[in-house]
Amino acid sequence: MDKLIITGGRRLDGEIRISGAKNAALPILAATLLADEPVTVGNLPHLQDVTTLIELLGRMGVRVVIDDRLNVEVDATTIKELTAPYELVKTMRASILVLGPMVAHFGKATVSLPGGCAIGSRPVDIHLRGLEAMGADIEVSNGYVHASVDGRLKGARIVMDTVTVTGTENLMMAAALADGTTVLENAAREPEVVDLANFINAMGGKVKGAGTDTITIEGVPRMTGCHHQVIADRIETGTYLIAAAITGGRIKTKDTDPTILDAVLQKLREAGARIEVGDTWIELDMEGRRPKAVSLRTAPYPAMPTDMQAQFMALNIVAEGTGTIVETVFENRFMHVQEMNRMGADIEVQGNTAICRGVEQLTGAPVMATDLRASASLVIAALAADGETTVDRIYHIDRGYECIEEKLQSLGAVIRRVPR
Ligand SMILES: CC(=O)N[C@H]1[C@@H](OP(=O)(O)OP(=O)(O)OC[C@H]2O[C@@H](n3ccc(=O)[nH]c3=O)[C@H](O)[C@@H]2O)O[C@H](CO)[C@@H](O)[C@@H]1O
Ligand SMILES: C=C(OP(=O)(O)O)C(=O)O
Repeated sequence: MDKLIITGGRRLDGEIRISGAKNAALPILAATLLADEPVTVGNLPHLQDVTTLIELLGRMGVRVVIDDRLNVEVDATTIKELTAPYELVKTMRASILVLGPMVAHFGKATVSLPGGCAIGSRPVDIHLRGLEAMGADIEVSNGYVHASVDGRLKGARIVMDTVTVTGTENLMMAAALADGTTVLENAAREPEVVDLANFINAMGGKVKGAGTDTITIEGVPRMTGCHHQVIADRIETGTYLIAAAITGGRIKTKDTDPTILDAVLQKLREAGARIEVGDTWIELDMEGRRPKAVSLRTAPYPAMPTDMQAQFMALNIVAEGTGTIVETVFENRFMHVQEMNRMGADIEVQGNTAICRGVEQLTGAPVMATDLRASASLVIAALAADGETTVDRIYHIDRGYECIEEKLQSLGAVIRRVPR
């Protein structure tokens, strides 16, 4: 497995381009299965998860053509195999997103259950109950979900128990080709849900209310070709802003969208950063100062994203003062704590709360990446540590960060990848 070796102590300074959002690209690629004509998707990030989803579509017989600018053309009409096998689903939980569109368009789908993962149990019961409410027969056996419907799915009113991002997305895609109108109550409001709705509408779908907690989907008989550009990755943006803040540095993130980062920018201002925004850029300047610790609580959008929790912890451990972080979305998303403490951090965990007392200086150490955002948090903590940090198992990072070492190097960080 590749490793990243980081020598801390450099103040970041410079500009980077933000990539397309992983968590928008994956549902949009799954939604290409709804169309009766080829569709093209642009601004896809060059990430392992995107490659895995394209591989999954390819395995199912879907024709996928990628051009040299990473625009992907997908033609779902060539599909032969209505199965998403375990060996692909296990490396990427978003594979469950092919379930809704496949059963809606082709009347049948067999998709491996994703199972648990490092950050928590990640159930899909809400996805399955919603599909049943739309008339699908669901059977779970031997680790697979077998879904089928006679004729078409039927519109339904579905109240989701918990706010779930992929659950909302799966049901929105299924409803797009159903007979009649579906109302999703307690829907996720994430910008990636809105981007998916815009894509469905560009294919001729009729989705209203995405971005609010009630989404209404009027089913249409068929979907047509279109071109869609994926939105910017707000989590990648937030990660680089914190990386610069941790080092007392300055950064301009370009091709991003400040309007979907309110909770993150507010906390960074509280941490003492000077932040300016334009239509498509965010500039952060710490002017050489040490950040102040911040307290936060993760929750569904528009509150603080759980996907930014580990990176804010990296900020708190080098900050002035004590910050308390409460994780309310996933039950086991503190695995970076032990690794950070090995770098000299002072973090105490009590249930779903981490009390972070900032220290003057972290020290480099060999650490292990356990999940995607935990890996990113260790890399950015290492930028502020004295000496060398080796982050092992960085395949997690390659699932979600395009060219992380090149982007950090361009900002002045000393970081290199050591291949296996
Ligand atoms: C591909 C993608 O976009 N992944 C994102 C998505 O994951 P994902 O969609 O897996 O996360 P959910 O939003 O579904 O999970 C939210 C909560 O709902 C619970 N739950 C979910 C579904 C279900 O059927 N039953 C149930 O109980 C989960 O255990 C969790 O506690 O949103 C998460 C929260 O923003 C992000 O960390 C992930 O990056
Ligand atoms: C947890 C994440 O991804 P996934 O849902 O693909 O595991 C993430 O993007 O932080």
